[in-house]
Amino acid sequence: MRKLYAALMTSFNKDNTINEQGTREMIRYNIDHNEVDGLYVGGSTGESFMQSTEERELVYKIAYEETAGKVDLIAQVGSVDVMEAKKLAKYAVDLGYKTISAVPPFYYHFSFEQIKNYYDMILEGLNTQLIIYSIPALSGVSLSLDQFTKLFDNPKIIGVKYTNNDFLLLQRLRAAFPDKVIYFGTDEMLISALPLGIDGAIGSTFNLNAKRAKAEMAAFDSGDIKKAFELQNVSNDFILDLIDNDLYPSIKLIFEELGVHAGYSKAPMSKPNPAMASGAKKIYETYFKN
Ligand SMILES: CC(=O)N[C@@H]([C@@H](O)[C@H](O)[C@H](O)CO)[C@@H](O)CC(=O)C(=O)O
Repeated sequence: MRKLYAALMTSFNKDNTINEQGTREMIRYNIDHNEVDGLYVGGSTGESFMQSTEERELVYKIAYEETAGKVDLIAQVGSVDVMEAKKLAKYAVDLGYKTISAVPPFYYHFSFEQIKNYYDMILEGLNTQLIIYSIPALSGVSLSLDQFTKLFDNPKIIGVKYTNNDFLLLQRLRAAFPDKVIYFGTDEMLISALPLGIDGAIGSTFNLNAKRAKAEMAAFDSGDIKKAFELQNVSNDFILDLIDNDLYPSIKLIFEELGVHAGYSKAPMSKPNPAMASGAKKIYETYFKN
């Protein structure tokens, strides 16, 4: 069975501090309404690279408490500061997270040996499993098949969250590593990744669109390819509307329409202006209001 994870958002107050209650409400919506298989905590969608170490720890704690074992959890601990990544990894594992994930170190154009050393350092002394977070468009770090092979030599590295539109590399990875976990991360291209044998998907838009994405995976797996394409087509209308309206703040505005107090994004992400608010309301009315 393929799995669907929502990439958890963080709710912020207007003053850019974390809104604990709003974050809890989004977690609850994902469990109770979306019925996701799990949450990816502390990734891009969580606006985590703009948070302090303490804030990132607080979000892991909120997610761990609020889910209370009902869904899988993956804590993204990557940081350009390896000591912060180690601290976050230990914190998450001590809390009870079974799986961590880490974006490669970014900004300085590190060599592959340095990247491998970073993963070894994060995992050193920890009894856990790790999923590489590969998102070259944002991190600037592209890993080749040969480099994935070297990282996967470490049995604690169990797979990759693959937010990359290189489908040849995805196919090569699947063929070479049938036992590693591959979660796909470009929601609008899910349909193209399904035939390549992904184990599931992790994404921002599943915070609102999980049911349609799950139906698409089920249709595809039962051989109803036409239905799967139709569902992806509606999803893509929705996702492209969201992107046009400013992705993360708009997901939060739509959550608000649904009665979930998702709050704001953190500066320098935008706070809603009237045009964005009315755009989000229109998206809500088009895709969610019966
Ligand atoms: C940069 C970004 O937000 N990528 C999303 C996608 O879900 C993306 O938002 C979606 O496909 C719309 O483009 C995920 O791959 C990221 C993600 O899961 C995370 O780390 O939060």
